[in-house]
Amino acid sequence: MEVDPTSTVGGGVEDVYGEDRATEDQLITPWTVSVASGYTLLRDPHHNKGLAFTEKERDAHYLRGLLPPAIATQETQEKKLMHNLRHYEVPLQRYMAMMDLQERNERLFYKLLIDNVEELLPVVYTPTVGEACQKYGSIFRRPQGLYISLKEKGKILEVLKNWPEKSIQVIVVTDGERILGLGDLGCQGMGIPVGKLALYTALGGVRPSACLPITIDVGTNNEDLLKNEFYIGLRQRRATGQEYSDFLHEFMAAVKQNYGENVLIQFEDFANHNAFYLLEKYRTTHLVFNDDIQGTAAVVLAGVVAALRLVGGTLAEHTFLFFGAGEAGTGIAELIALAISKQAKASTEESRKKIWLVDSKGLIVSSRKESLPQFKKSYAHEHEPVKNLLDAIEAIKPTVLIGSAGVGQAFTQEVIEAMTSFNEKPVILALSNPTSQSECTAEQAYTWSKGRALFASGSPFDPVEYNGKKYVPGQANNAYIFPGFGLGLVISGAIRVHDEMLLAASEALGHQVTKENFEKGLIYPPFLNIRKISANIAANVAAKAYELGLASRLPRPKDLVKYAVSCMYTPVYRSYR
Ligand SMILES: NC(=O)C1=CN([C@@H]2O[C@H](COP(=O)(O)OP(=O)(O)OC[C@H]3O[C@@H](n4cnc5c(N)ncnc54)[C@H](OP(=O)(O)O)[C@@H]3O)[C@@H](O)[C@H]2O)C=CC1
Ligand SMILES: CC(=O)C(=O)O
Ligand SMILES: [Mg+2]
Repeated sequence: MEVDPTSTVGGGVEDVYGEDRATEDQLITPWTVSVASGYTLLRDPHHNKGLAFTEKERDAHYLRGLLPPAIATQETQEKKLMHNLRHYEVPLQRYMAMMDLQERNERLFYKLLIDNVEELLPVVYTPTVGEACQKYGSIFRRPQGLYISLKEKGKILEVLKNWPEKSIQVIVVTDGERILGLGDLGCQGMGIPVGKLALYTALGGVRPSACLPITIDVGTNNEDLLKNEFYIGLRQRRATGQEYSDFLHEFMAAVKQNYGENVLIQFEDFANHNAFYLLEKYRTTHLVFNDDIQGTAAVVLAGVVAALRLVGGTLAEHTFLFFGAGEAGTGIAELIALAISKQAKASTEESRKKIWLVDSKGLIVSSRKESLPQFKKSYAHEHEPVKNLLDAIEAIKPTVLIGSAGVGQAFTQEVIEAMTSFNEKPVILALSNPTSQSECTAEQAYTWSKGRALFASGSPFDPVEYNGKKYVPGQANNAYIFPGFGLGLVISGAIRVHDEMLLAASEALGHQVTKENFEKGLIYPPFLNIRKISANIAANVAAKAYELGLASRLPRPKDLVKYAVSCMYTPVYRSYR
């Protein structure tokens, strides 16, 4: 099989296989670069088409006899696989079937995911990916990303060179210490970078060969895993302090040396004691993005702004209370404060006064300031101590309540009723993942608020019928943002992430909520249109990168939405000569 190395998108994402071309008339694979044929071709997930190889291709590529005689189109294959998937009753079986498919036939995997996004997102992503990580040791078959453990100290650059793809554009990396709301899963956190990058491709159109999932293994403090005979990671407690930070520094330097200035490093599911300082330390030297802090902030700001179109009032006229003051909570708080300060032409300090946070010790107030970590300090407002969420609600009287503590069922009936007692339309977001950690279910939110809550959650819930009316909950998940955000950085060749780009992404998402969505109670557009949404986010982010002088891909394309679309990977099979 031969591939034309010149088949790249003009000025766009470099790609020797021409995979990022969106137009289907370019789907003939041309000459020059030889890749596998015969038996090896069938076992190469990037090029395998299974029964879709034509008679001519079977002759030309030594496939005769290696396949049964029938020829099936990609559509027929998709139909069969969806039929099979729907027969599995256990979500983890669906997850495993999807992972098997990804390793067998990549294009078919992405075609399924793109065409059936609302049905399959909960399979490859939250909530099922959470269970998969918990059981990763038992279900592990083949590595899907790079494992960089303390054993590789001093050799990280060599390890990166072992990865078969050289032209990497996006890395998602975790150290497994805060996997969703499930805690420290050590090396088994690998399911998260793998899942996030599958969404980069399916939702954001970044070609699969440009995506690299990485797990940094510095040990785990999860006693159950340390004792588990099937655990796949280092059997030691977590390295901390200087040892941890030196190891991470070696990693960051090696990535830049190997892939250059433009590779995006997305930090995912690090514990907050590392996440904030890593972002701060590397944001001026690398293209880094923390999805939990920054991506979540952009998605929640978009949802809140959309909700206010129904509730009324400006951001500055509302009062926000967070249950959970970690990465997600303070990340969102900071972006909301930035948005208020821009809208109301106020200082960020002044804007923060509209925002209150509750952590495991109660309301964050000034008397606690000394003992607070840096990321909470600016929210230690003057107030007497308050111990629990319900009392904080009574004291602060928020109009918007946001759950990000990873504590399932924390929004009790009393909590929702309290919010409803002084708000005509309380905005309630239960962000924690997976479903088991959600602060409340959609049904509870609508029932306890008597249908008045504007509700969205981190993991999906089915529509709810209450008093004869159907309510459709939105999914407030950073999956709306990071794929398009990353695409925007890639297509503009951005060299740094700036907070203004987060606002640009958030605004683009907010603009995609339609009147029809609002009528159903939705404050987010459905995932059905996610590729269009991602293209718009990418265009807005890229535009901001050009405006700020942070884009390196010149000249700037005139129509950035069109350009973003033209760069997006499509999973249609190509014809082999
Ligand atoms: N929907 C989405 O897109 C996203 C959802 N999330 C979800 O949000 C959750 C939190 O993530 P993240 O912010 O990164 O985690 P962190 O560990 O950074 O923060 C958790 C926060 O919750 C607080 N907390 C824990 N237990 C309690 C309790 N019993 N009562 C009150 N507060 C408590 C902690 O308090 P203390 O500081 O005192 O320890 C901390 O402030 C996870 O479930 C995650 O899945 C995260 C990112 C995106
Ligand atoms: C969605 C996500 O990033 C999280 O729950 O951590
Ligand atoms: Mg995360």
